[in-house]
Amino acid sequence: MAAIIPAHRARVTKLVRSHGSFVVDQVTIDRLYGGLRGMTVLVSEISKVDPQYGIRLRGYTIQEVLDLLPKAPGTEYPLAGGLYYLLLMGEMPTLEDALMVENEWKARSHVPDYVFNVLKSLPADTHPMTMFSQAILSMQHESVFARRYNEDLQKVDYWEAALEDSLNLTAKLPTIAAFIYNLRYRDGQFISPDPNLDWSANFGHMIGKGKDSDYLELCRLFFVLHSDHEGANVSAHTAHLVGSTLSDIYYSCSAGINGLAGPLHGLANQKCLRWLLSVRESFESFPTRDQLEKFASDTLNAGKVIPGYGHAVLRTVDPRFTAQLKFADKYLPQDELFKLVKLVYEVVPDVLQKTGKVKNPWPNVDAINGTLQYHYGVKEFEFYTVLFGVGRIMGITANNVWARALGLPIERPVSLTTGNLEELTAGISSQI
Ligand SMILES: CC(=O)SCCNC(=O)CCNC(=O)[C@H](O)C(C)(C)COP(=O)(O)OP(=O)(O)OC[C@H]1O[C@@H](n2cnc3c(N)ncnc32)[C@H](O)[C@@H]1OP(=O)(O)O
Ligand SMILES: O=C([O-])CC(=O)C(=O)O
Repeated sequence: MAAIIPAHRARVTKLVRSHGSFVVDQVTIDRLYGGLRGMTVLVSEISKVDPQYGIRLRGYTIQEVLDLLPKAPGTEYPLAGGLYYLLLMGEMPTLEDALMVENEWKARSHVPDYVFNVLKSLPADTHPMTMFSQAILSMQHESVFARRYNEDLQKVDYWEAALEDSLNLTAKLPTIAAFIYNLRYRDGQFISPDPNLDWSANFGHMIGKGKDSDYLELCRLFFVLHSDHEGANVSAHTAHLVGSTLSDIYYSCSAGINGLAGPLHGLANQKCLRWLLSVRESFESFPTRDQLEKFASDTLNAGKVIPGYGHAVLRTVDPRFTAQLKFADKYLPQDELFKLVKLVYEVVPDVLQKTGKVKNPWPNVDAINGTLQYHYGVKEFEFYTVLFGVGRIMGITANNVWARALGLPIERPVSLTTGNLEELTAGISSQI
């Protein structure tokens, strides 16, 4: 990174000097009250969501990422270490590059005991996302960035300390996630990481599924797919905002995970599986199209959303959904819940379209996540968003390192009151 950062800084400086007053977007009253949705307000070097094609990680589509990233010998899905290299460096890694990151993670993977003690001290029915966020936050005093900032850290070197923190934190995520799973659902059994397994597969191994090679492949797919979704989704943006105050990676990631825990964001995968099971439980046998259509309409009429459908940016089927659909077509084509996912995919977009208000009636990644986990015996819905979070922290931390490398300032826009807006628009003829 030290070799590529200076040239990138020069690009940004030139862009800002030459075109600093170029208007990228306009703030309207609609958008102020509409959650700023659709407004371009942030920069991220790592990825971009195209409404029609979906996410591109460093310019690569999901299919290209899956095809081109290096794999461990004898496996089908990529090494997460390769993905992290791609996110940080912006270029497709070799197998050696990917293994370099994997080895770096192995060397840094030890989780201090006090983290486990913090988790054990929480009420037994604490939501796994709360546990995950607390575990990350509890490690804040390990921050290299925070310590060096209080010593002699210069702005030009912020990124190096942020990278140290990022590698330290990401290295520990599979162990922390597995510990939470085992504490909540497997009587606290502890399985040490297997030094011969890669980062993603080690999670599967540590929750007792090390012999299920198909599940280990799913882990590899899952974490890569969930890593990043441009800089403005709630989890990434929250982490960026917090990081912009020079709060370190631990504070930033814990905050981002709190945003991911909402049902309109990452928690939708938990909600989606609950919804699918309630469909299944409502009928004696597999539902017909008509029955499903009615069930979906009833959900909408009850004032609820259909989880796993719709998106703030995407206007097409989420390619992360498609990638998992392909996985399931290969590994679990006969699974009844998966067949239901497919039927929902055929039926629900029309139902949503008929409302006349849903901008994107297509499935997002959450429409299938839980079904795959459920198939392999990870049946505890509340845990699913932790898995999402493990992946997402790769993107959040890569963004943070680059934000520090580019010296991005504190994010602090300006807010107005409704009264201020009424004053601003007084005397202008109404659009109604
Ligand atoms: C990884 C992720 O975070 S992907 C998203 C995961 N979340 C979900 O799957 C939850 C279900 N989906 C939703 O709630 C929404 O589609 C969101 C939050 C993802 C996007 O929200 P928005 O940008 O507001 O979507 P949109 O502009 O299409 O919303 C217009 C209307 O359609 C409704 N709508 C959108 N999607 C759905 C849905 N799946 N089911 C029912 N209604 C929906 C909205 O609630 C809104 O209704 P309102 O005007 O009465 O408030
Ligand atoms: O982009 C978004 O707003 C939500 C999403 O799909 C993600 O963060 O993965």
